[in-house]
Amino acid sequence: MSAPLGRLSEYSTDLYLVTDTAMAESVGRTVADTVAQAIAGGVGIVQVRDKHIDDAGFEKLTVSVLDAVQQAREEHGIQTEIPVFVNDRVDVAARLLEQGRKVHVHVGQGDMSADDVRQRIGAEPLLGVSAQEPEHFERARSQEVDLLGIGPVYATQTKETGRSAIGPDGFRKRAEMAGLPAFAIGGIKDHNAAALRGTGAAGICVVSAIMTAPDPAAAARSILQAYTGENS
Ligand SMILES: Cc1ncc(COP(=O)(O)OP(=O)(O)O)c(N)n1
Ligand SMILES: Cc1nc(C(=O)O)sc1CCOP(=O)(O)O
Ligand SMILES: [Mg+2]
Repeated sequence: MSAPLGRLSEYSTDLYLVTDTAMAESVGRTVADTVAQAIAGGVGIVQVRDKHIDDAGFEKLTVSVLDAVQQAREEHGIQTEIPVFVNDRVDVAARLLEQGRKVHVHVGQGDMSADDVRQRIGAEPLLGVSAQEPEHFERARSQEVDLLGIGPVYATQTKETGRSAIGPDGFRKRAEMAGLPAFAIGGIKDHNAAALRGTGAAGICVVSAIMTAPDPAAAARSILQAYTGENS
C-alpha cells in the first residue's frame, strides 16, 4: 500500500522534472525555457540540479526557474502551485528562503543529513531524500521528510549511481515498505513509464527524456499519459 501524500496532497505529483543544464544547452535551450515548456505538458514538480556551476550561478539558475514556473502557470492558467526543489545546495536554498523565495530541498544519502537540512531551512519547505535501503526508509520516517526518490528504476546514462536498476517490481517492494510518498527515478521514458502505474509511486521523476526532447511539452505529455493511462 502506498503512503498518504501528506503535505504533497496539494500538488500535482504524477510528473516530477529534474533539470540538467548541459542537456538543455545541448539542444539549444535554457533550463528555464525547458521547464516552462514541460509545465505546459503537465510537469507538476521541478528540481533544479546542476553539479557544474558555483553557488552564485546556481542561485541565478534557480531564480530563473522560479520565474519561469510562475510565468508558465499564469500563461496556462494552472492554479495548482508547482514546488521547486533545490538539489543538494542547502546554503543556496537557505539564502533564497531568506529573500522570501519559496524553495524546497532534495538531498541524497551522501549529502547533508535530513535533520541538519531541516535545522537549516525550517519547518515550512518540503524536504526530499534519496533512499534505497530499508534503513534509509526507517531513518527518513523518523525525520521530517516529505518524500523519497527511489532508484534507479531503469538503467540511466544521466548519473553514475553505482547501483543496479531495481525495475518496477523492485520499486513496488521499496515503495510498500517506505512509509513515505515515493517517487520512481532513473531511465524513465514514455515507452517504460506505464510499468510504474500501480506500483505505489507518488509520481515519476524524469531528467533526460524531457531535458533533451525536441519538444519538452510533448515529451512531458507523452510520459504522463503513459504513466497515468489518461489522455490530457
Ligand atoms: C527525486 C530525486 N530522487 C533522487 C535523486 C538523487 O539524489 P542524490 O542521490 O543525492 O544524487 P544527486 O542528484 O545529488 O546526484 C534526486 N536528485 N531527486
Ligand atoms: C539524478 C538521479 N538519481 C537517480 C537515483 O537512482 O537516485 S537516477 C538519476 C538520473 C535520472 O535521469 P534520467 O531520467 O535521465 O535517467
Ligand atoms: Mg545529492
